[in-house]
Amino acid sequence: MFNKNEAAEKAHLAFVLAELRRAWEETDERVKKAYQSVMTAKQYVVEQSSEMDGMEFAANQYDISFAIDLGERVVIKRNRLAKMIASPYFGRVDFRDAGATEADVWYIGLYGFEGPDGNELICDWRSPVAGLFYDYDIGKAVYSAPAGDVEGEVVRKRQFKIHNGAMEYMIESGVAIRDEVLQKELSVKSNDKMKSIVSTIQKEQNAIIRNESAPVLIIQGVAGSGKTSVALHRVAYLLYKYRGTLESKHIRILSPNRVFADYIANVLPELGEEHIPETSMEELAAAELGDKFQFQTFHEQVAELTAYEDPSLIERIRYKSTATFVEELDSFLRQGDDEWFFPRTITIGRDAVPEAAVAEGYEKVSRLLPVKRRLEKLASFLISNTRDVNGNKWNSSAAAKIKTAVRSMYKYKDALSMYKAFYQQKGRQNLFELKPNRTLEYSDVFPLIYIKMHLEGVKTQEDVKHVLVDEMQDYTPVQFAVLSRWFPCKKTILGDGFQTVNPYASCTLEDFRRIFPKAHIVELTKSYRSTFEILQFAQTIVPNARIEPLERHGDTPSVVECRDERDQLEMIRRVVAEWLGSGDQTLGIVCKTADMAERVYRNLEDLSEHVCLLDFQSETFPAGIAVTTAHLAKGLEFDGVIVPFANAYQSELDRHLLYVACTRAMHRLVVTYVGSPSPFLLGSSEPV
Ligand SMILES: Nc1ncnc2c1ncn2[C@@H]1O[C@H](COP(=O)(O)OP(=O)(O)OP(=O)(O)O)[C@@H](O)[C@H]1O
Repeated sequence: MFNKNEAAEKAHLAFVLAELRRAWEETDERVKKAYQSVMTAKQYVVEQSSEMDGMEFAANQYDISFAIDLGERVVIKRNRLAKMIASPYFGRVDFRDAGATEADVWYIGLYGFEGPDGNELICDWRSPVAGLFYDYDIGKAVYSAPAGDVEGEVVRKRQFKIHNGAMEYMIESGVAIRDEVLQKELSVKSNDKMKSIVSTIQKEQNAIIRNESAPVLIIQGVAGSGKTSVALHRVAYLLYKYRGTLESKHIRILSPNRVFADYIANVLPELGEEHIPETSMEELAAAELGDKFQFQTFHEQVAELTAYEDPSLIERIRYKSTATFVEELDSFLRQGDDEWFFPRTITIGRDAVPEAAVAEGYEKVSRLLPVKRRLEKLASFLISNTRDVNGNKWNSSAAAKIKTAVRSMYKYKDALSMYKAFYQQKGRQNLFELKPNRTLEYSDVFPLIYIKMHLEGVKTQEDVKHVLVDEMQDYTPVQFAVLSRWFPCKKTILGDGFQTVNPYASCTLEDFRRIFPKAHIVELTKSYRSTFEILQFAQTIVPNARIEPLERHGDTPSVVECRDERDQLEMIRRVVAEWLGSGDQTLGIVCKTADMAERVYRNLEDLSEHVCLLDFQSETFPAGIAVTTAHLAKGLEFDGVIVPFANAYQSELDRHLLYVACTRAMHRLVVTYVGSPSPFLLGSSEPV
């Protein structure tokens, strides 16, 4: 079918919709039948259960759950068809194979759909041919099909906005995903959750989504460049491409906190995929350390620094935040392999295992094994290869004594004493401090786990085949080293060095190159979230010459001086009251500290039921007005943002927090302060 104009496209849309409705009706019938068969089977069990033996009962239960599974799948299909009836496709690309006279026409949508004759009426956005839509303008093009590369020419591209089954607009497009459509999408008010971007994925984003070769893909992208969106679309793409071997349960998302996890939770279901299990570094660390240790969380560390930038705390954090630190740990552990095992003769009554046999056995055991496993192997080796004075094999009590003796020959019994020894050896005991109640500082949690892995081995998560790590700038090299051992699978790691909430503990690109020498590193420099004016304002706080703002204009951010705190809180109330009538969905009031957020919240809570305080105990990202901290707001976005107490941002750490706060705004930004504003708002590059 070859449509030349809007009328023809409308006719084509009517045809596709009729096919979709027919498919929906068929599927609806199947849902009804599936429901009926489950009910009949259940009724049969209820009525006949007294007559059934155990086997028969179990067989019937199995049949019921099988019928339910089947029914659920048909319901999913019906829901998908309903979505397609509302918006079946968003793009069209006409591609003429090299040597062919006529072009094939492909319509691209969220899901694929075949007509009754097996014709592909809509292609899934992840299909090979759909790549043409994102990657090429009119002219020569190539796409990778399962049978190999297909060369040819894109002869036409169109973009559509179809809403509730009606075509809102159609754009004849020569340029890959025209700015016009993108602008329309970006100027839409946010809702409370992140949404999919399938219809306007940009070429450089598509390359990341479809990258299948990178064992580790590192995405360094400026604020609002779509890193999180792209990474989630990449997951959906991989699930599509490797269907049958890769399922959502094989993927893990490492989220910085629960609110963020909730914020992104809708994207994959919207793309037709199941929810992906999420976890966090703290959750993984707690599972590894069990109840032996308490530890400070990342947000507690940042809160501690935000309250007072203790130079000795900063020194401790900084020291443990480089790739060199991991290398030093490695060489300490390697050195220990030679120096911490003290062989001696094992005496068992009149019998003995000579020191030389113990030393020889230790040399034979592989150094690649964790220490505890090595000692077990050594003990087994000695038990099998040595004899008592009569030449007899060791009995079980002697064997147990050999095991205990071998264990006692190793200098360190636990990871903590080994870790402390690391600092002693360097003469830098000041770099390790336990908090009250034997609580570890956050910067010690992962070095300690790294050493524990050397001592006890790694609990590898073999079932996980791909890990997605967001906000990479907040992880240190030793965290990545630990993460790679837990998850020795492919990884997508994304973040922005400019948005670190703890500049003393983050990873540089150079660190990444050292930790993941085979990683592909890609950069996203176009920023989509904020208006040109907001981005320009944020650039005075943390200048980044690589940011390319989009030409989407809005109000200039306002910086409002207030007489005192009372005046400032009143000012915020006025802005919020005005916002309540604006039709915007989300407003973020992003403060430097939790205490400031609490004060603002108390002053607003009577204003509307839609005001809520977001803290590290919060589980969900709400629509309405969220009062929170910059640390927690990381990764989120709001139609409008108010940044109160802008006088409080003074240090280097504060500069990054202020930048994060301001770059959360899509359309509007208001900054308030009392006294003198932060030096960073004046474009000063130096903290005072
Ligand atoms: N190709 C695109 N089409 C439409 N919207 C896009 C596109 N790329 C990004 N966006 C939008 O830009 C905003 C920012 O995206 P996202 O949160 O994924 O960026 P990010 O780089 O992770 O941001 P940050 O690091 O600042 O938290 C979102 O509203 C997203 O929908």
